[in-house]
Amino acid sequence: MSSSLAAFRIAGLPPDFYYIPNFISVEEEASILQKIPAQRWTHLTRRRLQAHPSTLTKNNTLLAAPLPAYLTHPVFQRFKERGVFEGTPHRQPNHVLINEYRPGEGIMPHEDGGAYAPVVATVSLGGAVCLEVSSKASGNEDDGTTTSEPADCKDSEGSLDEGLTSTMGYTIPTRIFQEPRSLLITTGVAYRDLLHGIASVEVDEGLSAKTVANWGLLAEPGVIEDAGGRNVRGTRISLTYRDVLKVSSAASKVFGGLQKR
Ligand SMILES: O=C(O)CCC(=O)C(=O)O
Ligand SMILES: [Fe+2]
Repeated sequence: MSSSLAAFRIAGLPPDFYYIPNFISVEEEASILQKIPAQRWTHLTRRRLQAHPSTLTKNNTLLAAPLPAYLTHPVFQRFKERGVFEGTPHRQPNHVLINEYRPGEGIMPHEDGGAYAPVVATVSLGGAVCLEVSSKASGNEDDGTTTSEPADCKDSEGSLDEGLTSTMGYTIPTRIFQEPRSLLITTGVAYRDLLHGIASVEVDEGLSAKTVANWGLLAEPGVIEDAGGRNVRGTRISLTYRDVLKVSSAASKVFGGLQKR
């Protein structure tokens, strides 16, 4: 990850989350929102989504196809400037999931898994939302905040598994507040060993410098303070950019098929 990202690292969380406020402008946000195709949604119980250029095959392969221009411009250039995908096999995203959450909707705690290079870049549009971050090792039950011990306080014979070890010294579970037009990058240990989810609530509550890990990076913490630590959800659309590891060229399939005849 490039050094221009260092200033945006969310300190106090396992490596690495980066939060960049105002990654896109109000005009760019409006333009993207207006171009999301209305007929492409798949409806789930608690949200709806669409995959571009398409859903992965059963063995997690992407059928190579270009992404629509509104998803690549202007964000690809900005990813490049910041080196977001410089360490992934294709050096840029080849897949985008668009998720829409209305007030009261969310997504269960989960990990994104091994079909992708371990870098996800999430652009938030419309409403703000809290991402709940929890550790795989401690489960995802929200039984209050627990702080695991710093690694250097443990003796090296400790029988803790890798997941626990890598989250030591960090306050987890915690929350990342995602403002509209922001970018959140999840990579490394954070990608591998943590779970993320969005609570199905109409209001995020109790938001403060103490409970929100990226408070110091927010564009407008005053908005939350003025609202008494509450975020009344509006409709939020997220674009999650990823580099799918296995890509199959449609053309080679067609020609391979023809050659067999
Ligand atoms: O909407 C988000 O910010 C999270 C979406 C997500 O976790 C996913 O698509 O895997
Ligand atoms: Fe996810």
